[in-house]
Amino acid sequence: MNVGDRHYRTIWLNKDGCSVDIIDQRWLPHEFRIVTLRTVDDIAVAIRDMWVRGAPLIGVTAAYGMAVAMAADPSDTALDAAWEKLHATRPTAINLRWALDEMRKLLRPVPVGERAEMAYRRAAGIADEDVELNRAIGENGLAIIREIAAGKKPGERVNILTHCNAGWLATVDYGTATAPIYLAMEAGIPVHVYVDETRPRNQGAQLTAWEMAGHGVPHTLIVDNAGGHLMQHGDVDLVIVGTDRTAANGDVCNKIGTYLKALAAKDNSVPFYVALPSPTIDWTVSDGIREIPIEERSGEEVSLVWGKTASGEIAQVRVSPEATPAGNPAFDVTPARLVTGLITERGVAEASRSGLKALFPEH
Ligand SMILES: CSC[C@H]1O[C@H](OP(=O)(O)O)[C@H](O)[C@@H]1O
Repeated sequence: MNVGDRHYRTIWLNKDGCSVDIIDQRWLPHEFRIVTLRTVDDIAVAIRDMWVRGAPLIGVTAAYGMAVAMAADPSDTALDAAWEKLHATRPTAINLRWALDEMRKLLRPVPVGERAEMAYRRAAGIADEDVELNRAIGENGLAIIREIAAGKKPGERVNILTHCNAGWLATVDYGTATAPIYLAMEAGIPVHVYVDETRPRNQGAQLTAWEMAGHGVPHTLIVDNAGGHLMQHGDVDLVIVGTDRTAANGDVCNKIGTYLKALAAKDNSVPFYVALPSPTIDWTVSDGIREIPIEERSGEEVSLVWGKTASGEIAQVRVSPEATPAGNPAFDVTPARLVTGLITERGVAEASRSGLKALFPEH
């Protein structure tokens, strides 16, 4: 998407042809920093410590990690070591495992002298595919927004609530949950977005709000606990969120707090949609709540909050007593029964095995 008058993706091959440049999202919205990742270790740290985050972007970054590893050492040993190192970074987003398996399956039978070039080409292909998938998700989600807009008075805004960041910063471009929003803006449909701040890492407050502001999307930042109240008072027409892994039965794993939004939406008859590209579907999982691994991150992310001080310094402040332990499950699973529909690149699926199979019969 555009940042000022320049178009950016979230990740791209450095002009040296080997390294990978990324937007280091830890510093947004205060600073727009681009960093170069030169080794597979650099890339593993960037994923683990959330310099880049978001399921599709994690997958693409890992794919480039395999390419960088092959450029350094194209041996089988290095191929497997890179797979293990990158796989160990974050357990929940299925896109990471999908991309790593895709790369290793491609590279294993290739002569070692050809592996690096093949790997970079495939990583770039996965990145390009992500952009196309998200654009298609946007078109399919736009139809939902149009239908809601048709039931409103001329000029009355469609109020959409989203949780965390499933925007272009979570992907290579466009985003998943935000793709329909951006296309609605392009189509001249009046929209307004309630942006959940999304504790503890504040991906909503720091990333989604930055995205919305950068693209002129009317939006309001809210605390995570306000969404139910707004839905009770008819202030939300639609909830659209992303997902890190969706089970074959339609259960949806997403940032912690998504489940609570889905409960409130159900209780208030607010449509609750999940936007996802098909690589985010885990066809091997039939019960999301029991089978999807939930990443437990450091409690320090709860106790210490990043922000910009009055003197302009970006720093962390402690919001709880030093001695207080903090739990930090990073995701939860929304049962399919609470999901109105899954917005994919092929259309909107009912959140069920049969619904997904209808759109993806090859699985
Ligand atoms: C389009 S996937 C976005 C998804 O990823 C986020 O998690 P994290 O920021 O920890 O990588 C969140 O669950 C978003 O919905």
